[in-house]
Amino acid sequence: MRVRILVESGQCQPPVLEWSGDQPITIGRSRDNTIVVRDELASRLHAKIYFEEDQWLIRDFSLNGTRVDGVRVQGALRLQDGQQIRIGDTVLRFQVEPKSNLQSKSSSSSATSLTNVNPTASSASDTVKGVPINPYGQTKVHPIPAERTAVADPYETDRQFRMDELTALCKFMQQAVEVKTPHELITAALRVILQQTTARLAGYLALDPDDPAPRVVLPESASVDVPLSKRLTAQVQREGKTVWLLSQVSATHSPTDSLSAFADALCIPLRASGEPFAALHVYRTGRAFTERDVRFIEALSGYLAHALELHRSRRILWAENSRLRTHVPAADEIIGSSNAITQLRQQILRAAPQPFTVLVQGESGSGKELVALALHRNSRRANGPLVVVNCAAIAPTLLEAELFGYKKGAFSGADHDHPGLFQQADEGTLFLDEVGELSLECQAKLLRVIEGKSFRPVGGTSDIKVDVRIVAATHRNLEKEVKAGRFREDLLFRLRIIQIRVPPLREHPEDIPELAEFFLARVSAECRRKFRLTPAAMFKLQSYTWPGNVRQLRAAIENAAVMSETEVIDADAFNFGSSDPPSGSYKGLDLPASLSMEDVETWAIRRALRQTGGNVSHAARLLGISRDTLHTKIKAKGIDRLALAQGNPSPPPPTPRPAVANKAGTNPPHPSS
Ligand SMILES: Nc1ncnc2c1ncn2[C@@H]1O[C@H](COP(=O)(O)OP(=O)(O)OP(=O)(O)O)[C@@H](O)[C@H]1O
Repeated sequence: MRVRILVESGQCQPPVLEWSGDQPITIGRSRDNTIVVRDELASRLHAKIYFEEDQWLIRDFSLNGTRVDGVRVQGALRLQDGQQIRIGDTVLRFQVEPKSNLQSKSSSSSATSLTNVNPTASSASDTVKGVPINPYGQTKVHPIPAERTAVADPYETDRQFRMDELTALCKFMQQAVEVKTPHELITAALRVILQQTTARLAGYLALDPDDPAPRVVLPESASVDVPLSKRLTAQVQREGKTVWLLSQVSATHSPTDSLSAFADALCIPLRASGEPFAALHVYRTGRAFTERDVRFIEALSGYLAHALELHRSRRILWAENSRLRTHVPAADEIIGSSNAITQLRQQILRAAPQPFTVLVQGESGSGKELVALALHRNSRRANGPLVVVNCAAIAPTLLEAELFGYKKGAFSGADHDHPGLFQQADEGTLFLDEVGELSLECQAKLLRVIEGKSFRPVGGTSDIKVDVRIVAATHRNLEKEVKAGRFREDLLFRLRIIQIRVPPLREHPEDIPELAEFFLARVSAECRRKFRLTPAAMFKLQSYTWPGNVRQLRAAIENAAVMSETEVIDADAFNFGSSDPPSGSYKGLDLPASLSMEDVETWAIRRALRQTGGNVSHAARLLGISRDTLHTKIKAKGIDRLALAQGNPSPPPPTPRPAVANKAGTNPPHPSS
């Protein structure tokens, strides 16, 4: 069937093209095209018009799009007689020759189908363009019996999949529901593509920059020998849509090009929403892909992308659910404005985007899990699962099975396959709290996984490889554990590529008011009451050393609020055991010698210095005065800061006359005020 394309507006060469269906018509800015469009909005290869299965189709390859009668072309669209094609400001008219001419024209076209004949070569000035260079020199030809052309309904065949294609798609959808892992899902999809399109190779490539290796390639025998084309992957990433090699007018292979062994190649982006997360490569030998092949692979890819996304969200929800079930949820936010906490936040932001393992060290209750959460949320894995495991809370005999999974029948009670925590955390973060409690056997397995090697579930026969970032935490000194032979040195080196130390609360007491208000607001919301602390209560909280750190502070506030009859919480609501003197008992306790402002001030300064280990900056913040003022007062009062820091306080000297007069508001409130 012959067609004519007329340029109605814009600059094109040639202005009129007459064509038979044996070669595609390419349109674009490149001089290699059948119709060369001089339009700034046109791409080098903008669109292709071709004849396939009894109909003329147009496919868009451009960035700015092609419109047919005002409708943007998505994938392939059937062209009908008289339709208008718009590319930027250029308008073309598509005309099919009358049926009366079909018999004679189609026979002449089949006679010349494999040669690049310009049907209107005689009028060279009008229709001078030849046929584009096909990189393989073997365009598929569709000889069209005249009688079939006349009666077939091409619109129907374009829109509908064939029965065998539908069956293959349905079979894949069924498998997608049944398979357990993304790897199985991808393998099933690639297998269907190979079977249905008789392609030579199909591969799935994750676009995660941390993981540039092909994840799955079928047939497996090719996975080592055939690299997936970096050029096609880059183009798919850039353009975000299917790249079909044969359709690219200027596609030529360099001698080293990984595609040189293939006749045609397709690369399809996989996206569920937003940016593509993977690319599907399908290569074939012998002949080029047909439009139908491309449509089929695109349909299957769309389903695969959504099924993978579902797998991923299910895993994240599962991990989140089990974390919430086994843990008192940590507050999401790291509260505090002290230098210590500001530095901690900066360290987290620097470490989070990196792919390395992080070792978080700090006392119990200081916020290590909160740090792990922040690392995960600020990393590229934020959309993946965060799986939390407290190694100290699981019996050592069960820990290996919990971490690495087990197969049905591996031990008594194993009545089903159980994916381990590593598998659950695939593409996410695994937070190993109390990593110092791992047995030496588990440490060896953990080391292998960190080194990117595979592991074998308990009772399993094959190995599993996962993509997990480890964040480990411990309150132990792991160097000492290494010396004692309880912790592997090589594992320690691997774990502490990035180290983060979480300061105990006594090192940032200036955050106590902010933390206290934060926890009070939370408990108020939960109890639907509006609790507040008296100044004395706040002072008591600030004066305590909090061996259990922020966790203890939170528990103390929650406990005081819940037990309080009124909304006002006073100092006596807090009972800190032996270090908290019962009110009224002063004998032998660290209290001011008298209630004179002078004695209270000396007492407060000594106490602040003792609490902060002699750190003048911290103590000044605690007291609410400047560092210089504190220095002056220490000197004037003859306080031995170093002795206080070492826990050997010299007795308070007799009160000297203050060298500097107290400024209003610089004294701490009296505990009993
Ligand atoms: N800076 C902080 N801001 C807000 N909440 C905090 C902060 N630090 C700790 N917390 C809270 O204290 C509690 C204990 O924190 P977390 O579980 O992170 O400590 P941890 O160091 O992991 O303790 P453990 O070693 O016992 O597991 C949590 O409720 C957490 O929300």
